[in-house]
Amino acid sequence: APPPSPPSSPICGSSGGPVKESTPLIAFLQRVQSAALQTFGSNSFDPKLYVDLPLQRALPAAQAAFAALPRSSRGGAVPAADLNRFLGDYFGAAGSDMVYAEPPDFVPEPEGFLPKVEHPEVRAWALEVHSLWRNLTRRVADDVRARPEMHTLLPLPGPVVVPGSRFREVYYWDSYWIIRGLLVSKMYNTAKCIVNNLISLVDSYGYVLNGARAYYSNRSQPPLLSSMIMEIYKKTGDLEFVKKSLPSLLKEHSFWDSEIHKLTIKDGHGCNHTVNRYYAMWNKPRPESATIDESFASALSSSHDKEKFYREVASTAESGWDFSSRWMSNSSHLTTLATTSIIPVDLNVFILKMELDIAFFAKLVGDNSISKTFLEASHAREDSIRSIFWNDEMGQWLDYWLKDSNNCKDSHQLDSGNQNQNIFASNFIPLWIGIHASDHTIAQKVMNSFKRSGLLRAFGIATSLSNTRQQWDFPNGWAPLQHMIVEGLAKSGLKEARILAEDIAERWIRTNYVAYKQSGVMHEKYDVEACGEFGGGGEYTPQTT
Ligand SMILES: OC[C@H]1O[C@H](O[C@H]2O[C@H](CO)[C@@H](O)[C@H](O)[C@H]2O)[C@H](O)[C@@H](O)[C@@H]1O
Repeated sequence: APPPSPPSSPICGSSGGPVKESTPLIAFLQRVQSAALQTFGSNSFDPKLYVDLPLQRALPAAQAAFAALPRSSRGGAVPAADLNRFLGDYFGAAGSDMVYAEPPDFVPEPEGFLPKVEHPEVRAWALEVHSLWRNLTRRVADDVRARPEMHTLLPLPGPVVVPGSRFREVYYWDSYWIIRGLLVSKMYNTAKCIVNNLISLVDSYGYVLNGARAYYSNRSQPPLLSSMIMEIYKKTGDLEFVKKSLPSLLKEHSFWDSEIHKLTIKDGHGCNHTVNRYYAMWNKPRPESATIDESFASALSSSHDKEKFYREVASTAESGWDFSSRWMSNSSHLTTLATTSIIPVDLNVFILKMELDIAFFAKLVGDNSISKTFLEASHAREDSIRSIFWNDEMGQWLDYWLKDSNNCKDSHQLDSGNQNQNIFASNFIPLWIGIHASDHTIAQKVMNSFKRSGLLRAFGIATSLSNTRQQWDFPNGWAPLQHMIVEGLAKSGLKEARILAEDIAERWIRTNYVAYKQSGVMHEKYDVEACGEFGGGGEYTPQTT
């Protein structure tokens, strides 16, 4: 089914809204990026590489040398030898400002590691994967702290774990699953260090950035900080850690619960429901992908339309699902992204989880008043999730599209026709926090709906049913989505759902194992139709660890 149409008239929420200031270094690196594309061509070109380059000489000197480079008469392209010499003279290698750090709590085989995994080959593989922590743990080089203006990398206080390959910095929502893995590896201190780094971002910016780079400061990512702290607390019982983290969680909650991210939908009974959306503070090309964004925007005629498109692109990056037909009114055209007009199921579930976690932590540290406030907020949000997203006929929770002509209005009228009935893995994310668990009829309905949805394939859960060549679409499967649905099914209280959860986990692990045996690496996404095949599509080469 086509998704509901987004508003057709200009919407202030997309063309207007806040825009974060950029830095002179980012602006300059973007010009270098553009020259590099013209010089080296688009084959294997990764625009992110250029905005990750650390300066080695002062910016004015680098700018003067860049301006003096010979250029072709058609402008832009520089002879490759000259550009390479310039890059070598003025910059360090991308990633050289993030240095390897030996995680102090790493041991080759932790005591009590995966006690149920007995098969010798599978166990050997699990230990190899465990040893990847040593390659992925990094800290910022001293120069980043000493001369921050020379780096787009942000000076974090402690060691972090990076996703790997082109992702040379810490990422927000990735860190939740990294921490789940670290806890399995009994690396509790490294897990706490990651949280402390993210908290330092909340202290400086008021929210956790998409990633720890200056060019990611205009947006966040799916808010899972409280979930990280909860998992660490469950394993360590460290109350002091919870106490120190709580003020940052409150600060993060107010970031999501204010202005751009929040709006109200009034239902047929006159009840107001507060819901949240992704909304970046940016209306220009993303620096890490500027050449790509500009090329898409060239199909748009007015500067207003371009700015609107750029805000939609950055807001989609905030969702973590960049990119997917989920956010597009026409799945063949990226320029139809309408993320700021969509109220996403998963974001609202993550914020509900944040509220429940804060209520729990506040009670733990003896602040009953905060606990009560957040418990009440969580009840209201549960009610909103039921009213806005739940579709009883389908047995799924569906994204809600704002169709009014003005998506920055404070209040909108509920219209059930605005639910997007297309099937995405996100329609089942409420399972993860057990929304359904107290009601077996709902649990059964959701499980049946999931089994019929077409998402479950031979080697895992597909992200959607549309093959658009976007990376968050069919046939790609992503580990976070497998994990949340498997964990949700397992705790639904139904025996059949538990068996299904084990079956899905097995399908996923099998393809991960076969791919690892074939390629020697773990992949960020897999093709859920073919055993051992990694995923594709999207704007960058598939990444490995
Ligand atoms: O460089 C393009 C985009 O890359 C990131 O997104 C993808 O990788 C992230 C790190 O693993 C992951 O969190 C995200 O879900 C992926 O889609 C980045 O987060 C984007 O902001 C960036 O524009």
